[in-house]
Amino acid sequence: MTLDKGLLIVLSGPSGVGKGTVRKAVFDNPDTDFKYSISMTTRKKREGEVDGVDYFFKSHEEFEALIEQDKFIEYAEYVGNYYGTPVDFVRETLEKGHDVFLEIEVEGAKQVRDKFPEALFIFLAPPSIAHLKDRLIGRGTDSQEVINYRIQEAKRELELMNLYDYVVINDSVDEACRKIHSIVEASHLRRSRVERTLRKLLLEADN
Ligand SMILES: Nc1nc2c(ncn2[C@@H]2O[C@H](COP(=O)(O)OP(=O)(O)O)[C@@H](O)[C@H]2O)c(=O)[nH]1
Ligand SMILES: Nc1ncnc2c1ncn2[C@@H]1O[C@H](COP(=O)(O)OP(=O)(O)O)[C@@H](O)[C@H]1O
Repeated sequence: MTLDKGLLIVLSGPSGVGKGTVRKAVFDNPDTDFKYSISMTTRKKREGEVDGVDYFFKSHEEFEALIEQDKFIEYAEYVGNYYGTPVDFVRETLEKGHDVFLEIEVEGAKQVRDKFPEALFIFLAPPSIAHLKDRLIGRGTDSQEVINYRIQEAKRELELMNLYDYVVINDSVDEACRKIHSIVEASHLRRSRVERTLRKLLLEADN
């Protein structure tokens, strides 16, 4: 029985689709009661970022030592840096009955599926490739060459969409947040219906 445990929610999708933006909006909503799992990364801290709030910033050596100690649910190399989800926080928080939210790229999400098949997988998709291109250009963090590379990669990443439980189109950020909240609510309802039915049938089988 898992009802007393929290739900693991995984938001993923191609680079530039708006995962970070949507995640921030989800957590800006005071009604959100999921716990955000702060990732570890070897990338340099950007201006305004705070260690332990945006990420736990680690050196390459520290990160590799943590990999050796099996301290990640998943980790991936992304644009030359490591990113990973710390296992202890996620397990402890789920055990306490809280929902945990991960915002990670697609390779990492694949690894989570193997370890937490019962997790809820939400794929954030762009309204169109033209939107994706515009967002990558608009973000202003990548050269034209890197943007072209990311668009090529996005095709491969989009093909993974059918492995997810739900697809949310990131047209408006507010609408995407609302959809994520309703998906989580529906998943809780489904989970409690399944568990109640199972409990009833098992009790009957024992008598
Ligand atoms: N696999 C994995 N990906 C992560 C994790 N944390 C963040 N990411 C992803 O890493 C990518 C780069 O993140 P970041 O460096 O913050 O840059 P930006 O989101 O592209 O501005 C994004 O696609 C994040 O979703 C993690 O713990 N594991
Ligand atoms: N729904 C949206 N409409 C318009 N622009 C968006 C939307 N969502 C995100 N963006 C913009 O797209 C760019 C990429 O978003 P970001 O959150 O960095 O993507 P990701 O984390 O998936 O790489 C940012 O400049 C962001 O402001």
